[in-house]
Amino acid sequence: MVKKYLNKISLTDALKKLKDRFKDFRTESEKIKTVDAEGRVTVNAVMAKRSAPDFYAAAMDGIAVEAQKTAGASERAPIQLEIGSEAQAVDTGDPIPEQFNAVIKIEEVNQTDENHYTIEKAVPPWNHIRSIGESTVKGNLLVTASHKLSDYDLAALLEAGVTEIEVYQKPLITIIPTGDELVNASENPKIGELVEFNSQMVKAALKKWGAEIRVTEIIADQKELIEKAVVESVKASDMVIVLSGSSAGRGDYTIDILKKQGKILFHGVNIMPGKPLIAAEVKGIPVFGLPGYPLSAWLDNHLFIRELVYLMQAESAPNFKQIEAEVKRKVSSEIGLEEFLRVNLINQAENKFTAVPLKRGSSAMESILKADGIMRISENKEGLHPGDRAPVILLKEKNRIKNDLLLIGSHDLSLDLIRNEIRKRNYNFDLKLQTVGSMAGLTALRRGESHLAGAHLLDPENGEYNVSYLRKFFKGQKLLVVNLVYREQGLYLKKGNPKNIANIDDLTQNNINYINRQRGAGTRVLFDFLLSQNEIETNQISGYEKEEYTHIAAAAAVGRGSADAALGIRAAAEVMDVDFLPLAEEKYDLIIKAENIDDPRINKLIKLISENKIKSKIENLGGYNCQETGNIKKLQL
Ligand SMILES: Nc1nc2c(c(=O)[nH]1)N[C@H]1C(S)=C(S)[C@@H](COP(=O)(O)OP(=O)(O)OC[C@H]3O[C@@H](n4cnc5c(N)ncnc54)[C@H](O)[C@@H]3O)O[C@H]1N2
Ligand code: MOO
Repeated sequence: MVKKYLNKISLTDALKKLKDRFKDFRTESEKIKTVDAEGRVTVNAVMAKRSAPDFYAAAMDGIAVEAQKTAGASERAPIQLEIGSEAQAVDTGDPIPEQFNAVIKIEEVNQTDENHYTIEKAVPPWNHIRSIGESTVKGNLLVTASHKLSDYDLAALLEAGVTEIEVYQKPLITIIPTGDELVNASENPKIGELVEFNSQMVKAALKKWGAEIRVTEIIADQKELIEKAVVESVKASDMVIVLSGSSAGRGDYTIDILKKQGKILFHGVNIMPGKPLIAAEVKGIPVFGLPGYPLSAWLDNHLFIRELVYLMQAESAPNFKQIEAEVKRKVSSEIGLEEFLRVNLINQAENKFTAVPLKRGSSAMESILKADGIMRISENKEGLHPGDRAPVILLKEKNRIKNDLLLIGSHDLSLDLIRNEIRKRNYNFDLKLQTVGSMAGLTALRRGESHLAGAHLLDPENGEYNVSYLRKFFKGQKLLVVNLVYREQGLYLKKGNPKNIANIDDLTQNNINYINRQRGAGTRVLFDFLLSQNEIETNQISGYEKEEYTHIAAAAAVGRGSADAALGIRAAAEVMDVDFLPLAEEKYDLIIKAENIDDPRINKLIKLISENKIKSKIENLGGYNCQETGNIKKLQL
């Protein structure tokens, strides 16, 4: 029988349960100085203690006069006023002497002699005078109860004589990281150990939402220890979050502890990632068990805990900034689970966006670093088809996303360098990179999912790069092919080359394990070409079926010993500190649709890579030749 440990409910039901149970939850109140109260929530209505201004004040720099004495003044019949008895200089904010009732701006006044001003225009009574209580009137309501104080609220309160104010205490949330495998981020993890970082990610977000945070030390996977930490934390907090142990593993005690100590509101939500979330009530406060995978924890924190943190401060959480975007490929999704998929966005036309999915997986942190948003695929859909639209929660400003360029294609380290340079120079766009391999890059460009592709595909027939593939992919279209680099390809070998690999033939020896690149990667095409040149069959290569997705990952596999050799670019060998045996030089091009030739961002990019300074920076990475970098070839296919 299948063991069922979750009793999943929908996102809507889960949120409703939480809100219904905790909507009246308030923290204790405290009195604090108004000057420290920005962002805090008032307990009571606050009235003005005094009027402001509480005297008649000049609203302009000029002279105070009696309005009646200015009657009839004009250019042709100016009126002279005696300084002292009939007029007196005042500056903005000055009290108006009792005998006067109007102010004339200095620009409209001439001083005829030491004792007289001349005016050429009459003014009505109260001209440019701020009346008593113009800004605020004693006894008036300034802010209501349950109001979050903003910068101008503080100003109005201080002006009205309110220097102290009663507010709710910030919710105090205790985070308890658990797990035998976890070590503090300042330590160097040994094999089997992982760095604990979820607590800091969750803490940073909670702080932003107005809470005060305490993080306990890492608690080992022992029921008694976790239980003790939970019981102690519940006594001293407004909310407790236990990190990980939310699923069904041997060390997952959170659910048993919370069942024993309180009441479970739900365990399991129909969402992915973030499915095994636990929400409970213990001694009147909310206690959560967040999943251990970082992206699951991140999403649950944003979808559920955020709502409650705002609610505890008598506010509703602001709506997510969301847009609709179209997909141009099939995107699978499990029916019965609402999926939250990290995506890049590209702007097609005014307010029309295309979403391009990034790598899935709840532990792939880099995919959220690269993402522009999170696409929601509803639980009653089995996925999306090309042309379908779905909502996307934005992680960045829409206007910034609109400006960005998206490059999808093969991985090259010079692209990171160029991207960084673009940011440093504060160009008004970012060059976003999705590294998926040359072939997948061309497919994405053809579908209209990217602005540029990056490819290094060798045609084994004629030794030429990219052109024959472009002919197949883009029949009848016009393209620009811009050379990025020529780069050395060779074998990554363990430091010191312990297995004495000297050429490609040596890879067929029994004791050698190779690791390949994914299908469609230019490096794999090159490897196949080198094998056929040397009359080697793929089944002679042990490990030919094993795949890595980037040069860095391939070099890392050799570095840590899970393979003896892999093909890739020299620069990655230097980064991962492995030996490198050069085998070939290949050409890496950027491919752009000709209709984008006048796009100012594309022009800036091409200009940038054509700079000698940038070329030498790229060459310094090692294994690069920038002789043709920036050269443009126009193709009519
Ligand atoms: N048999 C099943 N196993 C799992 C299921 C399932 O349905 N059946 N669900 C999977 C899903 S989905 C998720 S999400 C995870 C949730 O796991 P736990 O909450 O029990 O967390 P752990 O197993 O302890 O950890 C998972 C992973 O995350 C790392 N981790 C944990 N805490 C932290 C932290 N504070 N900072 C950084 N990283 C952390 C931990 O080392 C693990 O690698 O369960 C699946 N399993
Ligand atoms: O649902 Mo888990 O939360 O995929 O990562």
